[in-house]
Amino acid sequence: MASRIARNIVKSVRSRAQMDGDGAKVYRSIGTAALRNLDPFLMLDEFDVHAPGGFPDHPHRGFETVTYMLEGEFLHEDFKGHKGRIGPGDLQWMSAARGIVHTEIPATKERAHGLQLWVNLSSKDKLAEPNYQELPKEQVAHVSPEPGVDIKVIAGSSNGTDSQVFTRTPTMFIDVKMKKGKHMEQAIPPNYAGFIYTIEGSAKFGGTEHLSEAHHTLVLDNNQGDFIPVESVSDDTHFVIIAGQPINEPIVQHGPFVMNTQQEIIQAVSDYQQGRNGFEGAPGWSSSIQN
Ligand SMILES: Nc1ccc(F)c(C(=O)c2c[nH]c3ncc(Cl)cc23)c1F
Ligand SMILES: [Fe+3]
Repeated sequence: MASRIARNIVKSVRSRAQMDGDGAKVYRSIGTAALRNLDPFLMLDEFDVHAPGGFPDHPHRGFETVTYMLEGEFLHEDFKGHKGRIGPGDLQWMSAARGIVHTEIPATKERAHGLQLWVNLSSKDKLAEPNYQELPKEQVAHVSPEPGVDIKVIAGSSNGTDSQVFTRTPTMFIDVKMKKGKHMEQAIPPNYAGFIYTIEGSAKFGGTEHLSEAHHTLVLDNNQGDFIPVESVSDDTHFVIIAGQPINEPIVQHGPFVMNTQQEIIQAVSDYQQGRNGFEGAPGWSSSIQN
């Protein structure tokens, strides 16, 4: 059996709160100048928003948005009438692909707190039909390797438990809560790039036992290692580990449009404005949900 090598941490970045959308506070992990595109990931936001704020009518093309609610509830509605609610622990894996226009807003006056990850799509998938995988909390796989270690398997596998989510761009995504002084390990496929984002508490990660605290991102060494060891340092430690197979294609991004060439971006903006090639119905559409 090949020897197991712990992944090390090569970079640590603290996110500062910033405003985005309509009055929404976000801690941006991936997607800032310090952490531009960790292929295949384009953005990770920890959002914290109260009505009437939110993310009103906006488009997406060329990638997937993964919305995982930690506290509170969101309502969402798209330009083809697909609508619903995302409550605590629920997951929406939306493959926007050729085009989605939607609204994402808090459902109540209470705080809506969660994560949104943007996963890039390879050129062969960028103009596919949009697709939703929507899992209520009860259908999100979970495993507790020992008391005081609770893992939600949002995508991929962890400690012998598999998510049911299909990932066009191979991705693993786990949400972990640990009591103080507990240990866990997460297998990371050797060719995956990845990172850890800490939501609350502190823990030591990797072969070099790198300490992370709330709103910190730790980038994994890409070159070697097939697992991440973790030791929690505080009670109520809460973090996510996200890793995926790099796509290794050019990235040209214009806000919510992510393609491979400037010409494809010009085409995306034109299609959105003209209502063509997947954006049929977009011109003049506005969401009916309000908060
Ligand atoms: N400025 C800008 C431009 C384009 C966008 F798509 C968005 C946007 O919708 C979001 C960006 N972070 C998010 N976190 C959570 C949720 Cl539910 C949505 C977003 C945005 F804010
Ligand atoms: Fe969106």
